[in-house]
Amino acid sequence: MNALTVQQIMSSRFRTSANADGKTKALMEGLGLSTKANVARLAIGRSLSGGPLSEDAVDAKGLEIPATSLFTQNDVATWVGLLATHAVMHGGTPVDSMDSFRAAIRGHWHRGATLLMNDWQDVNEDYDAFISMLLNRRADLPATKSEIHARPGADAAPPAPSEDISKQLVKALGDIGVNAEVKGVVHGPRVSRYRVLLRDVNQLDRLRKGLERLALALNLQNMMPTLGPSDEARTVALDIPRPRVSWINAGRRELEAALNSVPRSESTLEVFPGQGVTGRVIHFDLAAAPHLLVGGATGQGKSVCMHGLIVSLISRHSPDTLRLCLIDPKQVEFPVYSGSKYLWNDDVASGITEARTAIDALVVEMDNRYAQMKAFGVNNVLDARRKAGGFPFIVAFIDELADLIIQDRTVESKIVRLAQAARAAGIHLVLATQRPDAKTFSGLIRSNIPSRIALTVQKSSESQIILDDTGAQDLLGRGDMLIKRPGEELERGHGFYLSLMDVEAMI
Ligand SMILES: Nc1ncnc2c1ncn2[C@@H]1O[C@H](COP(=O)(O)OP(=O)(O)OP(=O)(O)O)[C@@H](O)[C@H]1O
Repeated sequence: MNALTVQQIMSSRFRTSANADGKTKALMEGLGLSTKANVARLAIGRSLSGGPLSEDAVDAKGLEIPATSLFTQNDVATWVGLLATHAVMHGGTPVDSMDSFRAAIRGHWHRGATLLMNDWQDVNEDYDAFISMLLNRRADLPATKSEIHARPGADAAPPAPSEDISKQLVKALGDIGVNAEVKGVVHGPRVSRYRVLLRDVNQLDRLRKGLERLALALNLQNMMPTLGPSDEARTVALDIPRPRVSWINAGRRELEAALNSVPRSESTLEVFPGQGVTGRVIHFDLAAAPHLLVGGATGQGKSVCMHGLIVSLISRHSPDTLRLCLIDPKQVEFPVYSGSKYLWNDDVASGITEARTAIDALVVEMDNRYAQMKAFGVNNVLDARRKAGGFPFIVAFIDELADLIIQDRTVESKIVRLAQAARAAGIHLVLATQRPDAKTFSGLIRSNIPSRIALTVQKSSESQIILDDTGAQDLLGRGDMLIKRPGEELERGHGFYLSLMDVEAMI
């Protein structure tokens, strides 16, 4: 090992960043492990399965631990080999000296602790599910994750044979009286899509009515298969949810790749809510939407979804072309953006009174813009921007609109006015609610907000309010969503998962 000897390593001490040190301690306690070194080893291993380390400096402010608790005489050479190989494969700093070895440990431990913490939270801090997830991820890595995410625009990821249940499916279909053949399968992030050839078209009705019994026959627990069209005769696409341990959640890295895969434009408001069933990136222009309603029961991923939309917008615009009007009646959703230079009127509108004032200000801004546009002889914001400069898009994210409307019914008519007329003035609305009901989301609001994202809801009637269709009651939670856009088929997606730390880093 030339400058790096086993003896030198084993007599040293190692540390990571203060942030990763905190997470290591929290994981140690959560997992019931006896030392931080146990978590550090897991974290380094977890990070080694990823791509290049970020070039951002990692502070060395965590508490030191001795090498003898991190490595043994027998395995230290393996660790050096793994770190050195990772550096070579991903163009990192060569691991050939004590300093570079220390830096590699620090960096991988730092990144791995965040990844492990996300995994831990993703399984709701359930020990068994966490362990299965780690094992499963190891088994799946080469076959699925890299394939799906390396090609975010790809239509399909290659099948992972271990997850193929074609044979059980044919049998279960037989059990419900449907005679069919499986012609192919695509394993997406959470759901596997089977192409099923029906013996004759009359089987379709039987299959549609038998989905609940099919779920039972396949032991899908409380998850529901869904049926969609396919482009071949007599063939349907049957989406079968997989157990949570084999989900491949897409996070910041995948969102960044998605953002980079679509050319930047300051005349659109491209948003990237997630990946489709087969792993394809879903994105659309919010300016054309032109307003969006995001609804779902509490804890199903609404906040994460909103952050994903905001980050998508910020990453593709400067404050000259985009301002955010963040309205946060409950004062919990948007503090992370306070101080951002993208804020319209320089602040998050927190609390009910400020929320009302902000909505009034949006109406005034819309009217002013119309007057100015008339004076310039233009009828849309992009022409006004070209002619006179200024006129950034304003995207208003209004959290818990239902609470606002209940407290003040006049809010409803202002929202309807904005929804009807604000688009040409470059003002777009994203309304969020965890209580979709007909009283607060009247037909008038809904008919003026044609685009919708439904996260999991409890009842089909709530799905009906958000989407004008059922289906969201059968979603899988954790950012699973149905997306409805004017003139498009309802599309299922799985949201990008961003922690608040990711959001902070990205903005
Ligand atoms: N896209 C996602 N992928 C994986 N897990 C997710 C995703 N979105 C959310 N989750 C998980 O669900 C949890 C709850 O998400 P979130 O805070 O967004 O819910 P919410 O609907 O906003 O809840 P509330 O209404 O109570 O604020 C997250 O902490 C995370 O563990």
